[in-house]
Amino acid sequence: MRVLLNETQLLDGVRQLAAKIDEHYQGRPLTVVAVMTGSVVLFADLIRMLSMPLRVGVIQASSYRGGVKAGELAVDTDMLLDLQGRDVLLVDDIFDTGRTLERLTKIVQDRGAQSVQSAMLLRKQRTHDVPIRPDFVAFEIPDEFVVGYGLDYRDMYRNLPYLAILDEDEIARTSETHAAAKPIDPQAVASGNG
Ligand SMILES: O=P(O)(O)OC[C@H]1O[C@H](OP(=O)(O)OP(=O)(O)O)[C@H](O)[C@@H]1O
Ligand code: HPA
Repeated sequence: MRVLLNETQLLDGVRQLAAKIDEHYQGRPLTVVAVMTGSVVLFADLIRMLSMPLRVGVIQASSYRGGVKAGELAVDTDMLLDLQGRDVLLVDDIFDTGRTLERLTKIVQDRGAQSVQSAMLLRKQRTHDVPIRPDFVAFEIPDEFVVGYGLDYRDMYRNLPYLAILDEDEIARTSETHAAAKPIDPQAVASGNG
């Protein structure tokens, strides 16, 4: 694992992101929507640095289940708050293919938001699959799989306070561990044979 951005660099980046957002909205009330789960750490830091009156909501989007490549995108809007006539800012950890942001922007527009913008901690330097781009970005990063500060590989590493590149051999090793792990049989555990 190679550290790409340490704790201090991340917080400086988030501070600058907040300043750009503050400057854009000029104190107008804002509804910020966290794209779960990856944005959880960024979101907690960012909203405490913003100065305008805030409403806070969440939406869940998931397409990297168990791997480093995007699969089918599943979106859960059950916990999304009312967006009718609101200025909405989607907050996510990374813009990679761009498909998550494209889909969520459409959902927010369909809910009657007055405006939709997006803030990302990271944008990968790669060809994106969609025409849409994030409005506020803290860091441009190389096209490598990264973990930490909310970002995961197979639901691990989100709690790292820094951002790191996960090397190919570490990805392969973790994949093998998962393939070898047997699901627990609750009956065997109950009978003492588990
Ligand atoms: O630009 P894209 O290629 O669409 O990738 C970006 C999305 O991928 C990650 O979510 P993931 O699907 O891994 O779910 P998670 O937030 O639960 O980790 C990340 O948090 C973004 O939401
Ligand atoms: O590089 C990444 N790391 C973790 N999650 C991701 N989701 C999209 N790209 C990435």
